[in-house]
Amino acid sequence: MEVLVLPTAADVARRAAEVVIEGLGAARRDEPVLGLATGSSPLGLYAELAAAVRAGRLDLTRARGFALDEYVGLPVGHPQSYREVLLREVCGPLGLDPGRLDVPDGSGRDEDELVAGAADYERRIAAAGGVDVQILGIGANGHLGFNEPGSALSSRTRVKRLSDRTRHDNARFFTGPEGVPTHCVTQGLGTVLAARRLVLVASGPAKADAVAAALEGPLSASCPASVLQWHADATAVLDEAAAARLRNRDYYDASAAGL
Ligand SMILES: N[C@@H]1[C@@H](O)[C@H](O)[C@@H](COP(=O)(O)O)O[C@@H]1O
Repeated sequence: MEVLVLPTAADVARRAAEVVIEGLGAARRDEPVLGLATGSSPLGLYAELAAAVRAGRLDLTRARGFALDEYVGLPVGHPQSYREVLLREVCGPLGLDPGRLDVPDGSGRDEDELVAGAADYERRIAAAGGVDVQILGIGANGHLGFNEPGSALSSRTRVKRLSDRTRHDNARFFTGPEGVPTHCVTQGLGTVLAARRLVLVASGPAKADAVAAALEGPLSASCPASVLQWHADATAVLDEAAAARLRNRDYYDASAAGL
């Protein structure tokens, strides 16, 4: 695991964009696959990737995108559905063909349809050759995607209930906590671990405890983001505030300085 600590959130966005571009290049695939997180954490990173596209340093016209998660039950076209967020924040600015964006299907009418949709999502990721670079944020409770504390470490895409904490945290995107859907379809932690490279971005003091638990605490379902420790090619890009509770900071800085 590589831990890069930078002064500000803007620095995090710039550096993480370089890690993503490098990872997509290293994949050497005609149709590279980018795993897409939502939430506010990766927005700066997406803006940096869009700048790289405009500068001709990145071409995503043949890339595919797979979202981490989606709410259950939002009407088609709801501005806070993750499909709409990714169409807005990623497809347009980064030149990713909307026809090549895949999002878990949260529109199933009953549990059977949702379960079938989740299994189909796993098949679609596999058919695309797997995810080359997975962008990740982290919830204040350590959730990854919508894998809440208690999620099985080897879980695959499935229907889950959102925790009250997450619904409260995401209330700012809706008309209060009651407006946030109660359920989601999320890639599992095992699905995330199958990506070839993981890039986690976090900034701000509200993430400091979750970041410390994820990177330096025990590998545990109680902190789903701790699965990063199990992955052979994971990079965490943090600002000073998000890194404030890390104990091995000296080692990370020395390692980042290179040979
Ligand atoms: N499902 C998403 C996650 O993928 C995201 O990483 C996390 C943190 O969100 P934010 O970046 O807005 O703090 O919670 C959201 O609910």
